[in-house]
Amino acid sequence: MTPSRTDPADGTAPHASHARPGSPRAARDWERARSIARSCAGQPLPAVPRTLADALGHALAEPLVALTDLPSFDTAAMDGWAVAGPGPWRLSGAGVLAGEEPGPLAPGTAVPIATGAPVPPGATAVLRSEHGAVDPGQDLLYDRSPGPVCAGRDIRPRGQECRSGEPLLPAGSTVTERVLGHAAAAGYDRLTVHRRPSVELLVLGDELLEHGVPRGGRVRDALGPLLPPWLHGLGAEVIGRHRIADDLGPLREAVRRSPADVVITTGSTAAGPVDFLHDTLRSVGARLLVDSVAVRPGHPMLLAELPATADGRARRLVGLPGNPLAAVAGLVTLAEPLLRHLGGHRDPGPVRLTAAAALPGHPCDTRLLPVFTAGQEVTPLPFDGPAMLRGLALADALAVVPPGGVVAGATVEVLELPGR
Ligand SMILES: Nc1nc2c(c(=O)[nH]1)N[C@H]1C(S)=C(S)[C@@H](COP(=O)(O)OP(=O)(O)OC[C@H]3O[C@@H](n4cnc5c(N)ncnc54)[C@H](O)[C@@H]3O)O[C@H]1N2
Ligand code: MOO
Repeated sequence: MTPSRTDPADGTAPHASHARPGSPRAARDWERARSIARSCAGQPLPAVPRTLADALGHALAEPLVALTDLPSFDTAAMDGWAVAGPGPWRLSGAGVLAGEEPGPLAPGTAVPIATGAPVPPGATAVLRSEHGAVDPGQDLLYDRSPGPVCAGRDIRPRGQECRSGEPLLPAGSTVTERVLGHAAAAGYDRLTVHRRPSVELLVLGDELLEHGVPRGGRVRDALGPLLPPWLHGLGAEVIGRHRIADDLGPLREAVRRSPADVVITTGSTAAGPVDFLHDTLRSVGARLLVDSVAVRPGHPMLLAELPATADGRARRLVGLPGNPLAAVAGLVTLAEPLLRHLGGHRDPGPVRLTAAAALPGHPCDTRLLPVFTAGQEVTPLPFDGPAMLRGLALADALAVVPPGGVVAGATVEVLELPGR
């Protein structure tokens, strides 16, 4: 099959300024391109069991439901004494530590207790160690606290946080470090999560250096180091990263043979003398879903459906432009929605902040502008050219600037960057 030259998804009219040289294709509206990337994922990848340690970064395939009441017993919230009824109290017993199961406490008595220990049956409150005074004979405890020790004071009652069976987190939640802690506290050893989408990264460009200072007309490969950790943070499993020579044969073989759910290429999206991506897609029988997006930088980005694997697994390809900031634009526009949807992650919805200063726009395309945020405000950063990473390295978000720009004080959508 040859890459489609008509618009398979919505029939948007061609727009000459965005078409590749010699191509009648229209650039996609930015929002529409993202929605195609999301919907082309179809169903999220299948659910798999994972130990807690291996579940980090996956999305929950089922709601997280409490396996127990939390806390699962009435718990001392402070070091001191468990007391039964009003004081003074006669001291009884050696004390209760966390992890023990105490016997009952008779009315009018008290027992030393440590934070986290189960409160003895019959205890009505915990008196903090700094609020109690024991008489010199060591058997009567007096209350010296500022107010009366009302029932339940400094006891965390069973089920205060949740009841057994109560839903804690919905399916689609990303398993963060915080979720791992919560799941362990709620009694989980394993979680049912969606499989991570596998990604193979193909870095194109014979001019790229992997070490040292740029020299001899060549540049350092900035995307080889930038993309794998970013993709991992999006929930992908990066199964390979390869440099591919600027030649049709090696690129075609690498794309044809890749077992990854998503192949990501960098460079070669335009129509230069050694830009072989479109020819490659045509020759492997790919179907272009997005071929150019009305966004700056990054407009030559593309998304294609590749022929399935021998065992019938769907494969997609995201072509990121070679200019590094343009590649990041392609990553957040096409790769992120595709990978998040394949991995079963819930869409958190747009974040909107206020422009502290005017955000310059492109006359007719969306612009993705590196910004830094302070409170509810965003400020644009300099060095935002397509070949530059200086502004991005300082940024904590990309502002989605509509055509024509945004005036100071107006709201603007932002895409939060990893590591902010
Ligand atoms: N006649 C036209 N030429 C170009 C157009 C156009 O519409 N008409 N679009 C320009 C835009 S916009 C972009 S973006 C680039 C996209 O080019 P490619 O995706 O084909 O990328 P390359 O040509 O391979 O490289 C472009 C540029 O980026 C540097 N590069 C590539 N890979 C890396 C990397 N991993 N790390 C750092 N830098 C990289 C490469 O050396 C080039 O300087 O096309 C424009 N041309
Ligand atoms: O879209 Mo290109 O990204 O401006 O250099």
